[in-house]
Amino acid sequence: MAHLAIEGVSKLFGSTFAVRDFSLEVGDGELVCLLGPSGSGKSTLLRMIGGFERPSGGTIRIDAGDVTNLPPERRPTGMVFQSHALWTHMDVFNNIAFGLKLRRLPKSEIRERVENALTLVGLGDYGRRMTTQLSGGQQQRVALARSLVLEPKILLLDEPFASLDQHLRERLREEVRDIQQRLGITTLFVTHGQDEALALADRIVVMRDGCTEQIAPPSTIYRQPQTAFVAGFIGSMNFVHSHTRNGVCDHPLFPLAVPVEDGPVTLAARPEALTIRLADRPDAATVHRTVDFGTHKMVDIDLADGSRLKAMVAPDDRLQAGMKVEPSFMSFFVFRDNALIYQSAPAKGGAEAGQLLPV
Ligand SMILES: Nc1ncnc2c1ncn2[C@@H]1O[C@H](COP(=O)(O)OP(=O)(O)OP(=O)(O)O)[C@@H](O)[C@H]1O
Repeated sequence: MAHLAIEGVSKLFGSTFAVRDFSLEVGDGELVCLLGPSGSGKSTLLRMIGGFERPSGGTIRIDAGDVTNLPPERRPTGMVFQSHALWTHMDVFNNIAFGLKLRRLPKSEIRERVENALTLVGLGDYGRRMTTQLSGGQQQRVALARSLVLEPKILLLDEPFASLDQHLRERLREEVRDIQQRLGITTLFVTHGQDEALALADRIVVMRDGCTEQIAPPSTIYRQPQTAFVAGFIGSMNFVHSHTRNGVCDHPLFPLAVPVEDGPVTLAARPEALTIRLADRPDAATVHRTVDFGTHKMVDIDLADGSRLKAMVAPDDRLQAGMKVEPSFMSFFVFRDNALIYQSAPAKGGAEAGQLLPV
């Protein structure tokens, strides 16, 4: 078990910041997901923690020790990459044993630790297989075992399942979560898949352009996004651009009371926070399409101004394409210049109703 502290870490490539003044503390046994679009600096940050990239500034500590300038082999970290880079001329056992042999451990201990690692990743009988005879998922399990066998204090996973199909990815991430919890190993997991982050993480760090947008548990990220970027990046979100005057939105469909200073605002509401009434006004919105997902229906609604909203309704709902409707928001967020400035009653749990947030 270990504690990781990243303090004001930056990485410059030429004159461009890949990571800028980044700080994060990860507690003993915690699993934190780094989530963000391509190029937001997730891999660079992970590589700096693993020692594969040198920070341009800042400090990285593991427990009491400053590891900022240590090479990878002198850090108590284990890294699993997207491309697993297993040795094809060795069987599974020897791939996993390699790092232990470098440490000149006794043969009997190596055997025991490799066998334990194989059992841990569900490959107990695969020791003598060549790695070329394994499926993609099995190869990633071997890569994970190869890291775990060295008993790192911190496990670093860089999109380890990105090349696998959806079904396998879901299964493996559950296995990783189980293993991580069983071992209580402090873990950082890089992904650009929001589902992966929501399913795995104790906390999510949403990154954008090398900076932190928000650090919070998954449910907080979903229910109380602090920026419009986070609101749009995690889950599905409807955005409506408007103005407030005297505490009211001047959008014809959403004349909501919003106690903020006059000015431009972006209203945002989740599909499940929309209610829809049938309307016969010609300037009402129109149902464009409904898609039945079994557990719920998604309804695309075209507004008179050409924008489109998504609403989630019950599977037995009778809405059909072409119907005239009036959508309204049961709960919503208000952003100005990317920052959350007001949140109405939340969809479920979360902040207090009608909470005015500091700008
Ligand atoms: N070795 C390098 N030399 C120059 N620029 C680099 C280097 N590595 C990364 N970058 C740049 O740093 C920025 C962050 O890259 P990084 O790979 O960390 O992002 P990421 O969030 O992991 O993206 P992805 O999800 O696509 O892997 C990008 O603009 C990238 O082009």
